[in-house]
Amino acid sequence: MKRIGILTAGGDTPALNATIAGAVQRANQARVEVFGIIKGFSGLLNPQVPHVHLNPLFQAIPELDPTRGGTILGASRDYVDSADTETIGRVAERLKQLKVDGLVCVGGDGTLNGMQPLSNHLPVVLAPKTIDNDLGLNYSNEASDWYREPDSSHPKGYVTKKRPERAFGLDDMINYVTPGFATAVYVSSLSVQRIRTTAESHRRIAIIEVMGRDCGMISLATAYGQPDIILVPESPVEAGPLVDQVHAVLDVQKHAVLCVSEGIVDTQGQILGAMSASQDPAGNIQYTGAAQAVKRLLVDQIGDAFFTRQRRNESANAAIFVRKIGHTQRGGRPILFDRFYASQLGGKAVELLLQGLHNCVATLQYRNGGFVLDSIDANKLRDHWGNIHARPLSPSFYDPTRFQPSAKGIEYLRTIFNHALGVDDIESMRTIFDTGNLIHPYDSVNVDITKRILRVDPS
Ligand SMILES: Nc1ncnc2c1ncn2[C@@H]1O[C@H](COP(=O)(O)OP(=O)(O)OP(=O)(O)O)[C@@H](O)[C@H]1O
Ligand SMILES: O=P(O)(O)OC[C@H]1O[C@](O)(CO)[C@@H](O)[C@@H]1O
Repeated sequence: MKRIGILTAGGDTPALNATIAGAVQRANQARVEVFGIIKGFSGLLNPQVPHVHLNPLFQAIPELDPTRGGTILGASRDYVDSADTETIGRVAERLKQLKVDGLVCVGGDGTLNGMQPLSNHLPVVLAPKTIDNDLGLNYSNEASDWYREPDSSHPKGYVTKKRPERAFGLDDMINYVTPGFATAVYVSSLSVQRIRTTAESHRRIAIIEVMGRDCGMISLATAYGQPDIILVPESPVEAGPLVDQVHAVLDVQKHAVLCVSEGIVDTQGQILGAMSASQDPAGNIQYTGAAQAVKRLLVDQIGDAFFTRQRRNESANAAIFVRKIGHTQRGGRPILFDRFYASQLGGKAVELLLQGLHNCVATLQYRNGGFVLDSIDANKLRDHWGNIHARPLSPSFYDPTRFQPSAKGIEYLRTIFNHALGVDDIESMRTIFDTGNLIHPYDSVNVDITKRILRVDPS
């Protein structure tokens, strides 16, 4: 293998540059050139295939800094339809023109689906990423636990469901944790701590919404910020027990902090947050109002009188506020755990290509109390119909009666977060009050990368 391509697809994470840097470092050792494709699959759909030579003379370009969040290659959610064989053929032709012998896609479950049709044309591997921590399996045969149930009211004529999960140990998890997750949790936990004191001072109820689509991993792990109540999509919201728990917390501490996943559902399985059914190009529903929906529920059920009687606030509406952490949790400097394992997985992905492996995923496994790199055939992640599902938060990680991580959930989180922060993560905070920040505008890496972008002649 003389030259490989690499692209970053789906939502960005703080650890993408670390993954690219790890891939480039391994490629340098093997004297393999690395071409970075601009903006994920979108770059391949562009006849000029904008790309950057990431390791001229087998040295990483200086813009490739593993401590910088985001991706110097850019990312997108542009869709490559596997049924559109003509477009796929054109993409394959372009990759041939680039003289690329293999492709590393850095992404999540969606990217793995997008990568599949390309696998008929060249060797492809996936280096995992996603803040959602939903790429992988809780146990090895989990993918085959998805089944289709006939449903004439559904346009497809069926609904996809999953059998109850099987018992598993932490060592059984395939792709234990994805780069990007730890930094997102660091940000969400700090946010909860910060909002806490203002809710406390004003005797209010704060409802904080975190990302994660249909997976409650970020919400669960935000337990590090000590929210009083955690809601996850895998455990439908029941109004009665929730309101009781809020009252119990208010009785003791006069305020409450809730952390809710954007994808939480009601007892009918309806998404609370899908106020608008808008979709991104990848077909993912964009969740917009989970925290708002919980606020409405609490306003209705607790009522104004409770707050006025206690002289805490003039109304339930004023007493309860919502905050969405949003893209803050997806941006900025990655913490040590993400930097290290992202670059290890980037290196592993290149290694897999060099070993002649194809259509597989580099994975991070937890074995004998530590992390090891491994890989899995991408097909092992597919259900009987070839689809890849987001890994759900295991119900065994969450205690719905306490609205907190279960003992097993705590065990899982400790393995990741015990040593997730490095000393230089703390040191980097010192730069925020640099007077230079007041004088100089932000120096975007895109300016320098644009000067390096190469294009092929489509004619
Ligand atoms: N079934 C599919 N077929 C072809 N392409 C797909 C498919 N699903 C997703 N893709 C493409 O893969 C890319 C990434 O998908 P998506 O936006 O779902 O992110 P992801 O890889 O799951 O990561 P994250 O969840 O962190 O954003 C997008 O460009 C999307 O269009
Ligand atoms: O950046 P966008 O397109 O709004 O996507 C947000 C989504 O992407 C993710 O950050 C990663 O999948 C989700 O947690 C979130 O729902």
